[in-house]
Amino acid sequence: MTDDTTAAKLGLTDAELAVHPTVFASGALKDRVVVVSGGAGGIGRAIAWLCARLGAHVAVVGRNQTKLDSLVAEMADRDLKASAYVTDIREPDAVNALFDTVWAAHGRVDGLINSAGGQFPQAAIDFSVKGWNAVINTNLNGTWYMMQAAAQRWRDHKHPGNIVNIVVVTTHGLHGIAHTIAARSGVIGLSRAVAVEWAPLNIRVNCVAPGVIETEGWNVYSPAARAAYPRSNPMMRNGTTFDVAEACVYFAAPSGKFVTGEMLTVDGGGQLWGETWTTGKPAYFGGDDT
Ligand SMILES: CCCCCCCCC/C=C/C(=O)SCCNC(=O)CCNC(=O)[C@H](O)C(C)(C)COP(=O)(O)OP(=O)(O)OC[C@H]1O[C@@H](n2cnc3c(N)ncnc32)[C@H](O)[C@@H]1OP(=O)(O)O
Ligand SMILES: NC(=O)C1=CN([C@@H]2O[C@H](COP(=O)(O)OP(=O)(O)OC[C@H]3O[C@@H](n4cnc5c(N)ncnc54)[C@H](OP(=O)(O)O)[C@@H]3O)[C@@H](O)[C@H]2O)C=CC1
Repeated sequence: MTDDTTAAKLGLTDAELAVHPTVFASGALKDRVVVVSGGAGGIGRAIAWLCARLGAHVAVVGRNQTKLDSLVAEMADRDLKASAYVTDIREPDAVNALFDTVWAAHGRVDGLINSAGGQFPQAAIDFSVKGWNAVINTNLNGTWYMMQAAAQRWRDHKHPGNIVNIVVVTTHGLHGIAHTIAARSGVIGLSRAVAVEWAPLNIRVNCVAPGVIETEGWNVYSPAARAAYPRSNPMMRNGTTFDVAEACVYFAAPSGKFVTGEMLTVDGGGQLWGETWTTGKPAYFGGDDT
């Protein structure tokens, strides 16, 4: 963790993700095909590495070809299987084309982990229509397009599948991210609803809610806000992308085969104790608005 936005890279590096110890057995995802949206970002990247290390072929999805290609190359250097797919999850036609392409390439898809998402910190009262729509479109609509496209093909191929949606902890009145709380609450409700509707199709749907996990995505927050994040939970520290990756794999691997419609919060106990101020702590609450 650093106060300097120009300093070291935030989060775990590829070299660290390649060797980070895991509780999962090698081969736990052998020959599975897993689609990871936001797979070249911080959390998605850890998910991609872990799934590939456990034997999966990972279809890494994002908007930035260069970021995706460099991850795939890093993984190929270690004999791990991954391919890059440039797709904006907010474009339903592109999302459908993505799943058709992955099915055509591999003849199967076994899992979808939705890590693409994000928001910007701002007092809700000042949200512009465009800003609100950007966050809802990305986090609710985009996630839904991915879920539906995956499920339709599992239904059509009579193939089992499972979905893990990365969300945000919605149980707190977290300042400065009301748009994302709205979007993620939608994803959580949606996940619970389709966990029931899609059980006859042998599709499981679960959510993982990270607390403060240091990634490059944190660059939208001020250094002062970031410096306070370790105080958001009783463990008094930030979590790592690998913590979230292992939670996702718990659901995606056979370990999760009797679990659906569930939420796993990976926040160091932040729902029970701690404060998170993405836009600084207002004087009203005893802060100085930094
Ligand atoms: C209990 C404990 C738990 C603890 C829980 C702790 C939670 C806090 C920590 C959470 C951390 C994360 O999730 S971090 C990891 C996630 N990653 C990110 O958030 C990365 C940054 N976010 C994004 O990229 C977002 O996806 C998003 C902003 C929606 C990007 O969408 P777009 O690509 O469409 O973005 P843009 O074109 O740049 O912006 C679209 C419009 O959004 C608005 N907009 C964008 N940035 C803005 C800004 N800084 N301030 C105001 N408005 C802004 C403007 O209206 C923009 O239009 P114009 O006016 O025309 O420009
Ligand atoms: N880090 C944290 O503390 C927390 C994170 N989360 C959530 O976890 C998820 C992952 O976060 P994190 O890894 O930290 O964030 P990052 O910003 O590092 O990664 C998010 C990735 O999503 C991709 N993405 C964003 N929008 C789109 C889009 N429209 N289409 C396709 N890909 C897109 C981006 O790739 P590209 O730019 O190439 O499109 C980016 O690599 C997000 O939903 C985030 O909100 C939740 C709680 C806390």
